[in-house]
Amino acid sequence: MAAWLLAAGFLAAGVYFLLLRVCGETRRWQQGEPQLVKGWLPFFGVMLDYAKNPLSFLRATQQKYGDIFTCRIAGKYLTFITDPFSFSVVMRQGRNLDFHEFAMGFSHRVFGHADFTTPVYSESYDKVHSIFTQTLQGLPLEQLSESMLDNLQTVLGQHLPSEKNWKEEGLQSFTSRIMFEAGYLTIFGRKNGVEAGSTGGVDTCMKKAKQDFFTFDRAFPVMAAGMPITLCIPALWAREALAEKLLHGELRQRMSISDLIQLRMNAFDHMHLDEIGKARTHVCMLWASQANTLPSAFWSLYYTLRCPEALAAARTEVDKVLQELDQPMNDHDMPISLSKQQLDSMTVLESIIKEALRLSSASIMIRVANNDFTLTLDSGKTAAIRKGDYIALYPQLIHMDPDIYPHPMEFRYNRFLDKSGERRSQFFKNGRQLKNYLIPFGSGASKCPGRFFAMNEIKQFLTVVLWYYDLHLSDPDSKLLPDTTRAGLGVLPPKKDALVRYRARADRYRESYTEERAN
Ligand code: HEM
Repeated sequence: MAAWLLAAGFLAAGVYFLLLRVCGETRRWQQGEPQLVKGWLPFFGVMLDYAKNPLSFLRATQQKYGDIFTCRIAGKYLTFITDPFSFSVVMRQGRNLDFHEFAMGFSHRVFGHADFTTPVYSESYDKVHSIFTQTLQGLPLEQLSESMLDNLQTVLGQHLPSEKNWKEEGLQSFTSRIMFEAGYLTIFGRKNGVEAGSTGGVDTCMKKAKQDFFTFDRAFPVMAAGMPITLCIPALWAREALAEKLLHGELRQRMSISDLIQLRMNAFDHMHLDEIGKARTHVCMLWASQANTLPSAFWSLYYTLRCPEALAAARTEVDKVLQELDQPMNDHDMPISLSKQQLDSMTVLESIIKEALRLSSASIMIRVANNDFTLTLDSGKTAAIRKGDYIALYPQLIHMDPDIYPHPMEFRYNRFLDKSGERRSQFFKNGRQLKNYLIPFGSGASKCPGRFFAMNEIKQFLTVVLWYYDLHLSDPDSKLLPDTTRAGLGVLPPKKDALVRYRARADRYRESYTEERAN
């Protein structure tokens, strides 16, 4: 035993000193470069301080060194730009700063599909990329959203409780159950000849897919930190189980597949990838379409339920739009349909979702320098950037800035509405209007192509839930916090779940419900 411990000790010391030698102890600050923040840990640099709380770390470093500084984090050099007016300056640097190679390299490593940056694939992959704009905007977006609303109601219909008995469930589990299944069916269609949720078999398949999705997703922070997926065995198995269900042979047996997936299938069939490689690209699409949407839907509903004014305003808007549709107030059996105009008119729900995204999204936008070049910030200050360095923008610095959003930690459902209830899009810092004031979907070349669909599906989710259910938090005073261990990866999930009580909404119950809540 002692011999083993001694050997392990020597090995650890050996690896550590090797890292010291190999991993860039030699970098020195040069004239014109941003302040270099190396931290005291060789190789890891400021990783621990950064990982503990990226927002506090960046704020403190910004106070010390100003709007641009370079941090050593796990052997990499990240230059953070913290001035919101300089965000668009970075986005305009397409020639010097690359997004694609970095994102694709990460995707290849985590999802195990082909490396689409290699010359064999890169030209055809540009065509695959253009499928996003073809299928997630305009008329195809309307069709996709219609399909989502149908699926939401099908899924809700499977478990609709009675009007008299309250059910209790974790809000996160409630949201994920409904949104995961409806989202999956919308993007990948449903099994031929079988209605969604109509048999136990489909239900079990969906539960398994959801379980696999979460097992895989839970490993994301460590994989993003560089851990190979082969060392995260449960995540690897879960990814492969998801891929098996998304083999082209399986997908061809499904009905109502979205144009997004159908066109991607055709494109990948022409690229001569192996079957499992194609399926893994669909796992990647599944993750992109769900990983941020599920927590966003959760926070939107959670904050609405915690804030009586938000709930009242949201219900009024939902009832008004559905009454305009001649949806009888007492007929909750009749399926709802919402046109693009009606979805666009739901400005209260939109403001709630934006405010929930402002409070919960913690993504990082990274670009890699293709060349040595000089970056000129909005203030006119210049910084010499080295080839291979990472440029990083952290939108939470804007989202939580009290100059832009007074009392930034508070949920204010109407923050994104003006006095007449229209969308508000003017936000200021130091008296200057900001272009980038809310960036949960990224910006520039890498901006999320699914953002319009995401906003629609969360609006639809809130609409159907508020229309079909009476619901309230079991403990309305408990305050949930986001899980910051996922900072940098998008919308943060809650640290723990909150119980919600719900039953079918019937207007004759509404009065007693209001009284009950008032007491
Ligand atoms: C609230 C929900 C969502 C949020 C907050 C979100 C956020 C993001 C962010 C931050 C990025 C990276 C942007 C960057 O690095 O600059 C991204 C990329 C992406 N998102 Fe979303 N997303 C959401 C929903 C969706 C949905 C529903 C879909 C698909 C239907 C989707 C598809 C994608 C794809 C394919 C990319 C990669 C784009 C590329 O490679 O150029 N997202 N998303």
